[in-house]
Amino acid sequence: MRIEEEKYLELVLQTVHRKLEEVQKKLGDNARDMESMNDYFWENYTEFDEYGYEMFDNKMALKTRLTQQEEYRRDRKRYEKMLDAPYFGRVDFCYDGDEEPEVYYIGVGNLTEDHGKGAYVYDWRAPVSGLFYDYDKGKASFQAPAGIMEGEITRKRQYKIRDGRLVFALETEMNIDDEILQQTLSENGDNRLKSIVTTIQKEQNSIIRDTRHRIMVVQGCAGSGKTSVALHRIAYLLYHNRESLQAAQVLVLSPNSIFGDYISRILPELGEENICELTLDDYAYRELNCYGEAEDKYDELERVLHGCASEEAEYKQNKAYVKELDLFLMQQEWENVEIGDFKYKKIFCPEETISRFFYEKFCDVPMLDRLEKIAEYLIDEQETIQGRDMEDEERQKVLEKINRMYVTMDPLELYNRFLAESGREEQLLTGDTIPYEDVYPLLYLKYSMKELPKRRKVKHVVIDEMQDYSYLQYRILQKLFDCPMTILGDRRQTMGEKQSNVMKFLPEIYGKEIFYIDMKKSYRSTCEIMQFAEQLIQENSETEYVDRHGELPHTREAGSIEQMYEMLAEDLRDGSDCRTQGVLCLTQEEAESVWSALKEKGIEADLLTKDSMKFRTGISVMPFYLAKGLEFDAVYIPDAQKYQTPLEKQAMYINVTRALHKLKTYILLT
Ligand SMILES: Nc1ncnc2c1ncn2[C@@H]1O[C@H](COP(=O)(O)OP(=O)(O)OP(=O)(O)O)[C@@H](O)[C@H]1O
Repeated sequence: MRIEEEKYLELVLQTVHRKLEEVQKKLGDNARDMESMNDYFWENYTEFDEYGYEMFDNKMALKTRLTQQEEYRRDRKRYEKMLDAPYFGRVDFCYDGDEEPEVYYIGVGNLTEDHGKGAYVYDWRAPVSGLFYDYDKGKASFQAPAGIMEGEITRKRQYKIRDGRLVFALETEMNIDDEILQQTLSENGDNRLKSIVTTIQKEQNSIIRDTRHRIMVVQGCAGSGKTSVALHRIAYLLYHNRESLQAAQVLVLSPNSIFGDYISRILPELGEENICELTLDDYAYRELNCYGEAEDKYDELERVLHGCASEEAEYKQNKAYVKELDLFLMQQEWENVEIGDFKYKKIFCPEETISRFFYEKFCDVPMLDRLEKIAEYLIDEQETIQGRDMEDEERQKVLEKINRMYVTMDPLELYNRFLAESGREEQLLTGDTIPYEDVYPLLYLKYSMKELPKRRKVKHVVIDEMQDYSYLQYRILQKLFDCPMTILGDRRQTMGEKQSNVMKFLPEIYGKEIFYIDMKKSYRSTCEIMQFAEQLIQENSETEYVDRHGELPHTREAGSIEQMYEMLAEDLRDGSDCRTQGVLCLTQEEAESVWSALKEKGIEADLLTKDSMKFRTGISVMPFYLAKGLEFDAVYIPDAQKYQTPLEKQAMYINVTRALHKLKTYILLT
């Protein structure tokens, strides 16, 4: 088998080399053509036809060349990657009615002969590649463009190829051999999340390849591959919808910028461009900065951790508060307008007609856009009578005049009115800082009163850490995006006093379009670490883990804080063979103290704060909430005795489940 496989690898690599040369030549030729087109333009543009046809043709031709150049570059990147490892799997599939099986090699990209029939290598996202992930040997089928193809898998192989050399070829019965998975998982981690194409599991594959459901909600235990799956799903969707979906049209709502940096490698590794990544708090900050400086969720969380959160803060994110706001908004339809006769030069409209327009004809238009709509109607009428268009300046004056019928058009003033009328006078916003508890209510009010520009550019939204978004935030997201969504998270990792189960309210917001999946298998940590994590949560767990073993988690007891830091420094020095080591604390203040103490002991570490943008290899010190979504070869948790309240216990669970191979906790005995 080895000789046969080595021969095939050689053939494939030769083809890749040839393709690389070809594409290199095409890139050069195309660049030269573009240069001459450019020269031609500058030499002749003064003589182009007066209607601009030649100019237009020239521009279009140049644009086509540029797109082509982009495609060639992408191909070059793909071939270069293929020189290292052109494929990782093979399935031999005998179609029903055929005598001989077809052989399919699966890799990170397609490799075809230009006019040949089959391909040397099929992209992992191609329809036929589903066979590799979904089936063991035996009866199987896949969805091809021409319909469902039935048959039998007669052989499956997995390969490890490095630097163009075959390390091993493994005949396997099962869908993905467990040994290869275990070997992949036992490697050291990195400061960037990696692609998992070679070992995608069946349940993960069903999420990646799902195109039927508009709103996909994935609840998955820690380390179940939610983030990986979401990003592979995007790569899959980009591959199959090249014409209608571009990377720039996909938005990931991530918990913080560090996480954004952490996930930035996968898509380029899969041959796709990176997607837009944003935190909802950043978005809210930008939308509200004309009213004051909006706090973010970490400001609120630190208050909770220091025991000084207001009781109302949580209530203000819930359905009951949204109902209060909705009621207030309904009242404002009457209280925020003073309708009278409208007169501007020759335009006249009596009060009763404006009232009728406002409360009947245009009642579906958001309240603060409605008078403008009426003005446009009146302007249209006037233009028809006069038989000419109204000047822009005049038009503006009509709009300004009619808008004076509103008592106020300022959302902040309206929100303050709401606070005052609902008996919350002491919570009025002054315009300096907007407390976190009021950020989203204010945004909700703003978006309920004015038509918001639909983010038409965004065609798919991924929401990671779904449990950390409130009912109110989902209502706002629903107003902002009406595109398909992939929403994922883990209720056990909620950053709140109670676990949040978004499925309690998402069906009410998104209706029947939701498809819910529960992922129960965890891949990140060793069994020993996962068992330790499970003990922290008092509920019956159905979590399964990959059978991978390592050091038992170790709890060390210190008599003084100095001794605890000494132990920590000692363990960090011992762990210097790890690529990433995380010292995870409860609060930012504690992270700063630990970091300073380590610095004094000569340990170089990165201190991460909520404003950090990068996650590097080496030692990182941070509060638990910034470690969400990340992972480290080794995790160290100082002051473990402090994690007592339900929120703190969830924080401990988050910290513990960040560890891939090694976990140490430190208890300070008082
Ligand atoms: N099929 C797989 N093959 C190899 N590695 C995998 C697979 N699935 C997940 N992993 C690995 O498991 C780890 C956890 O994955 P990921 O971060 O996507 O999980 P998660 O569910 O988002 O985790 P959490 O909620 O705890 O942040 C990563 O190192 C990822 O590469």
